[in-house]
Amino acid sequence: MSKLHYSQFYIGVCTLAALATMANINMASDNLIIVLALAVTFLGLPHGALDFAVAKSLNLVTSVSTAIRFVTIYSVVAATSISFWIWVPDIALVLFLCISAFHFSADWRATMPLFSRVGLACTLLCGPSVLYSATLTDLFTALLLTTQAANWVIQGMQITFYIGLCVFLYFIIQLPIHKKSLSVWQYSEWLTLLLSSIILNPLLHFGLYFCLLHSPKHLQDVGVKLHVSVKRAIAISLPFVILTIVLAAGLYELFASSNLSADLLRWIFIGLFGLTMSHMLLIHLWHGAD
Ligand SMILES: CC1=C(/C=C/C(C)=C/C=C/C(C)=C/C=O)C(C)(C)CCC1
Ligand SMILES: [Fe+2]
Repeated sequence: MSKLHYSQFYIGVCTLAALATMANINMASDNLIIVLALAVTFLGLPHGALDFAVAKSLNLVTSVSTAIRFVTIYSVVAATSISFWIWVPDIALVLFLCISAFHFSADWRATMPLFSRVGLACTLLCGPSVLYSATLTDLFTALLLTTQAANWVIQGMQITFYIGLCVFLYFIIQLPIHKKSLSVWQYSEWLTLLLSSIILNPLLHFGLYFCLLHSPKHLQDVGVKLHVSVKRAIAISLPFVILTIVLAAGLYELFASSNLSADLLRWIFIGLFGLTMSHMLLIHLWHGAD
């Protein structure tokens, strides 16, 4: 599948999800969290699990000792980040949103200048705050923030959404002036992202973007640069995915509370925060070395 096919598939699934939402066919939020956990594990994690291969291509891993050093640094950064979230969840969430906007913006690094694509990434991350602020308050308090801190973050997200949207629209308006033409699919993908961020339940919106667009496009990118097929890329990442599941299951046994969906939600996002801090840094280095 090419990147275009991923975009088309993403647009198709989002359209169906939007139709279901408008027809009031909604999944119970507990079930949605379980589906999100499975999707993030099997579709989202593989893109981070290729980081070892990326590190090799950057010559950060050249021998057994450098491999051990890489895995150790990666794990220490993850553990430190998770502890940081538990210590100051509000600051950690704001940091996570800012770094993620920068990281997700790289999805369009071939088509857009930095400023505009960060604008688009801010819109897609902050869109849920426009119509789903009450849902976000629930999610953020489940992620250990106080209600007051959650509301502050949500207000910040609302402002960021409008600023990001203006920056992105300015880029779109400039396109004909610079006589640049992009495919109708590219425009459709952006419109879908915008609408999905506003209309769909925040977890559904994030899950669809992360699992059907960001992760597959990254797998494809790494595959092309490192000369491995997407199938092989998935095979390479499988041991890391299994290791993560085993670790998460072990930690779950230790720390489980009686509320499965709140636990899962914490594991998905606080876990993602831990894992993606190293991932985002490494991918930034990799794109810089391009
Ligand atoms: C917590 C949370 C959100 C933010 C998630 C982020 C910021 C995820 C970043 C993932 C990354 C960077 C993966 C890397 O490949 C949403 C969706 C706004 C709303 C629901 C709760
Ligand atoms: Fe990523």
